[in-house]
Amino acid sequence: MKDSRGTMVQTKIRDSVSPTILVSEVIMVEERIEIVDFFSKFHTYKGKRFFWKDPSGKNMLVGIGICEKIECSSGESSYSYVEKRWKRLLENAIVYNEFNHIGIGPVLLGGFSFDPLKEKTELWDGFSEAHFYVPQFMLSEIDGNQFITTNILIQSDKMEYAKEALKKQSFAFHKSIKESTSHTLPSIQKVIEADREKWKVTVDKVISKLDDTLKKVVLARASKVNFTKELVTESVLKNLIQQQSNGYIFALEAHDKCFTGASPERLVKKEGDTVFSTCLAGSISRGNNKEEDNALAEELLTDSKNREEHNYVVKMIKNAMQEVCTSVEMPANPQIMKMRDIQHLYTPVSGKVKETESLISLIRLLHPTPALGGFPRDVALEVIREVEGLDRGLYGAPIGWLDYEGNGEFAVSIRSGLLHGNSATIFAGCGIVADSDPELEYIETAIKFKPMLTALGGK
Ligand SMILES: C=C(O[C@@H]1C=C(C(=O)O)C=C[C@H]1O)C(=O)O
Repeated sequence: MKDSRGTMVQTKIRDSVSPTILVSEVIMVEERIEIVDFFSKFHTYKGKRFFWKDPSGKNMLVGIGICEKIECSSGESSYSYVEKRWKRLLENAIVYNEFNHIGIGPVLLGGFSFDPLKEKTELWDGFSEAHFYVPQFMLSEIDGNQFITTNILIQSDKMEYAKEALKKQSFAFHKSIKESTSHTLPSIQKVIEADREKWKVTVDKVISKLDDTLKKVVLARASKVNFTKELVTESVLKNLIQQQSNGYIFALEAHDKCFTGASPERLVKKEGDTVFSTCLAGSISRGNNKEEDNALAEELLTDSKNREEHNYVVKMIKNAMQEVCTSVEMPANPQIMKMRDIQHLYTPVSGKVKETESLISLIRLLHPTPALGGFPRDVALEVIREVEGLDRGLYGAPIGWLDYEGNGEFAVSIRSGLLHGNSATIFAGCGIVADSDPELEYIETAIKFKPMLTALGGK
């Protein structure tokens, strides 16, 4: 691995452990590439593509093809497994990178499932508990600059051919860039919602379980949207980008499925020793005009039930951050975050993290926050496992990227759906506290379906 930017240092190769070596090369793009177009042009790589855009639009990544998979299906140990495999892969890696930016060179793309202990259904077949890979080819747009990274694995005794192999692969990718055909969304045939009354009974059941210890449980539901023809990832992605411009837009394909969405929620971002997280909980609809919208925001800011839901998240994230940071900053009161279809109570958090912490250790510490699990975490998760009747898979879970220098960002994958053939399964949840009204919670989840439903051509 290189010792500082641009200077190559190859550490001792341990053939017995790792007979292949990751070689990565970064070049700057001179002629600007439209990032979604780039994703679409590689439609022959369907099942092996990844898309990421952060809310600022300053960090965008498109991964194409799979150079090395890091997947784990054994539940609880998946974080340490990914950490170990990633570390081992990087130990001997050779990186040709003369640019001083995050999100270029070898980058791990993917996500973890919501709850490794929840019983699995075939809905998420094809996705692992920890589902990560290093792409063969990646376009990064960072602060307006574009870079292409090419990654290859090469046998340790063939290192003299590394440069040539990189060139070959990069050439092959340039050749396989196809015209991006314009895909239109097929029409929606039917939306199949979970039984309203049955779901409300489950909300009541959760409320009855709340007590002096268990304060909040986040309950989710899914809807199935059937189409007249097969769905194409890029057409949904284009709508999400257009309609949810201030969200995290993500797409993770696996085999013939794609998990995609537009989340307002950051789990954690790490840049050097600076870390950021977000407390996001408490929701209200958008108004029909500015006045109504602001009145609703004011109502949300002063509503005790929503403030309570929000405070559990603040409490947990604050404690977790204080554990691993030398300093933590967060405002004393929540602000309003306005998304296209909904507004939320929002408290940003930042801190200086201790050297011993990695992005993966921070994910492990924070996920799931009480915004998606409940408070306290373990008891809430047990209740979700028992009553929810839904395989969340990667919904509500960490999704994002991690570069070879430890920088990266993970969002909480809400406002999302799983595309498969002619149908999409979309997910939405809400925090249940003692004061919750099942009918209002149902309506809240219906609003939270909107970003995906609209991107799918529905209402
Ligand atoms: C669970 C979801 O959203 C979460 C729950 C919220 C709430 O209960 O008010 C608000 C934002 C998210 O943290 C979802 O959108 O599916």
